[in-house]
Amino acid sequence: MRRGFLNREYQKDKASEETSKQNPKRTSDPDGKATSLGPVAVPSNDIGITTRGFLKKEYQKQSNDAQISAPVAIISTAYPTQTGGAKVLPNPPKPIYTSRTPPLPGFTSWDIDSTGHASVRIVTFPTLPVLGISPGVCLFPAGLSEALESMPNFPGLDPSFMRFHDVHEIRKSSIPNAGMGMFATENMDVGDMIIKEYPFLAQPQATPYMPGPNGTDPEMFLLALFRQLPKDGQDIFWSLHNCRPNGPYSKMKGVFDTNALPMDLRPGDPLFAGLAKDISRINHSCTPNAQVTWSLLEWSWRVWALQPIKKGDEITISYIPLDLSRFARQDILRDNYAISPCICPSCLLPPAQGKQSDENRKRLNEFAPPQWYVDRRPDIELQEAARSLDPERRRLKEIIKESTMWMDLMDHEKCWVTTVIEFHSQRLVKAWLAMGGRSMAMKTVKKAQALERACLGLGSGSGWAAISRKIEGVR
Ligand SMILES: C[S@@+](CC[C@H](N)C(=O)[O-])C[C@H]1O[C@@H](n2cnc3c(N)ncnc32)[C@H](O)[C@@H]1O
Repeated sequence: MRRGFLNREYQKDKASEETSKQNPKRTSDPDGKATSLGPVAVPSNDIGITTRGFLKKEYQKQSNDAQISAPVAIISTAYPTQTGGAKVLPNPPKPIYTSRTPPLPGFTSWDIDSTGHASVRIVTFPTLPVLGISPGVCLFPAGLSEALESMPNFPGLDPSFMRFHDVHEIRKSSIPNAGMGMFATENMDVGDMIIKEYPFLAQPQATPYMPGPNGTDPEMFLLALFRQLPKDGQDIFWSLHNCRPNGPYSKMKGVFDTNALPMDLRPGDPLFAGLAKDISRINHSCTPNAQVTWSLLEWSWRVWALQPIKKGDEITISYIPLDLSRFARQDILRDNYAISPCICPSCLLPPAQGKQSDENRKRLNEFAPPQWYVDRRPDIELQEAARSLDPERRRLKEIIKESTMWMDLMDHEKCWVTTVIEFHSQRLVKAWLAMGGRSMAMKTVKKAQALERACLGLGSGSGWAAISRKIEGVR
């Protein structure tokens, strides 16, 4: 999911509420392609190094406690209040929890039972006293929390995180009218981790609608979740920004939609979105210096530096796919985040340069590696270059020039596309090695490694560590 997806879908849903009742929508980001660009979570196979058992034990303890103190949704057959989601709910009415929804044709991810009803649970996530983190709450379709729990090492903890010290602070943004923002308290390099954080409230990007006296209420589950938060969690929730204070929806929905970050679960599961105390404070730029990734196994987001960041710089991420034109970006930002206009460096370019920037981004977006690469025959190009027996090695030089151009284009636009990084970095490394340029090959590997970590999260790289060891071994 991209930031904004919730809002956008919701607006659409609102307009076609009646239709939605018959055929509820799933908001999703099926292409997954833009994940390399914005604050878009990618399906993560990030396993990292986990302290086996530590979190798991903590989690089991919480689950057991949960059964006693009943943080699991209470079954209710009635839904007497709230309609349409347009009410402001600073003091929400008495909680109504439900584990039954009306029939949901086509909404298979909610495990509809033989009576045509779907079940949901609200699960309290582990307290990690050592990290001083309050429990978070999450709404799961029936069976999903059990499925996640049964994954080996879920939720895991990267021990390096225990040694991680804060390199950020939250204060007034340097962007006019942007409210609060996150700032670096240390210098950072590309690929450095800025913060790791757990969601304190999460739900599927699309929840079933509940019937109310005047129609449906898409906020039903959000309210139920909110009610399960501890007091400090509720305070954090209300402290977050609402970009639509004057409606059309409730403050609760406004806060969620303004701040929700994407969370991909297992393939086939509904896409989730959640709130973080600090990461939700990060403002948008179309030339961001940071990127958010989600790790299912660690049940947490990480923010990575995409550019060298100096102490005191504001951290920015992109809420939207960056390969869009300025006009398209401005539309999405205005409609979904009330950012109007975006005054980031690329949106402020003079017309001619702005047009060029749009073209560059389109080009990056449309990049497709050649068939021989897709067919996993990556050496064919170099073999051909070697066969030509050209003493000037013109073909190799052309390859280096072309791939360097692509890497520079991304750097120039601050628009990183993982397929471009992967293909052109690999090509450059091989061409440099063929030319005897070991140090240039090594430099390319280091850059690709850092960028891929920033774009995809831990453990998602294309084996750059192994390549780097191999090059180091070449004398
Ligand atoms: C996720 S919140 C970011 C944190 C927020 N600034 C705060 O004070 O908590 C998103 C909201 O911040 C504001 N914002 C973020 N980036 C902005 C930008 N580049 N220009 C103006 N406002 C921005 C918008 O109101 C947007 O809806």
